[in-house]
Amino acid sequence: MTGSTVLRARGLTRQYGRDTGLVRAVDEVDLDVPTGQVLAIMGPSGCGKSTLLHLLGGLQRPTDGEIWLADHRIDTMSERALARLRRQHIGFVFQSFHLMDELTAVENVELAALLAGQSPGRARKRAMHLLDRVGLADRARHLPSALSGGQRQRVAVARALSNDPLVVLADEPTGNLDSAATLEVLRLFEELRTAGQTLVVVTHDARIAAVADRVITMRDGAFADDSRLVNNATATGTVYGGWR
Ligand SMILES: Nc1ncnc2c1ncn2[C@@H]1O[C@H](COP(=O)(O)OP(=O)(O)OP(=O)(O)O)[C@@H](O)[C@H]1O
Repeated sequence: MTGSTVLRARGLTRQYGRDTGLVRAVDEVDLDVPTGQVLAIMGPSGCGKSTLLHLLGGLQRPTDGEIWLADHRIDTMSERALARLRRQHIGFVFQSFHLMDELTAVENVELAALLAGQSPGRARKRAMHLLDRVGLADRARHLPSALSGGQRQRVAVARALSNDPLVVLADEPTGNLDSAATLEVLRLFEELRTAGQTLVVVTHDARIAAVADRVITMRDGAFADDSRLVNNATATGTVYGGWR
């Protein structure tokens, strides 16, 4: 279920440090992510996965290169415009959830919808709808501290969807979860994929990668491998078809 390019990078480069201690965390990367694609980015620790994801989401600035989200060129955008674009068009999921501890599950999702510019009535309705979609309608009024890790991450996914994002960017979303909770998130990602949600996920977990349409393996800041699944994968059930 892929179409036009929603995320595009050209010559994307991010250096850290200066002179002698220079690290090219992302090194002249070109990337096109079509609408509806689920892309997994893998590779050894320190190869540049998180830095790439942060650049794509406008959380960090590149040293060089261009990034486009749909028609928006983000590498040259002002901080203010970039913050608005993130709120309105990108969903983020982080390893450590980043939920607001003092807000209930529904309030966490609702706040993101409000910040994206939705009216209070619509934001509450959408938050409830999304919590239902991630199977947590009955936990809507619980604080994050009263939820399991898997449930917290599902709230975080609901929050990431609150602005009906062009793309969801997930950084090690199962990194803090046990096997059962990982499975909950996997099922959710499979549903997102079926729904045509564009998703870029950095992961060390081969089960997450098996849900993806495409797996890029990075090494030393560059793409060492870029493979697409021929048939649909369902990591929680069906055996998938193979690679091309
Ligand atoms: N703020 C920083 N300052 C200096 N170097 C950094 C900084 N952030 C990352 N790096 C370096 O950039 C390289 C890529 O780091 P990055 O976190 O993107 O890798 P990663 O593949 O996501 O690693 P991991 O799987 O361990 O999270 C590494 O060599 C890292 O040490």
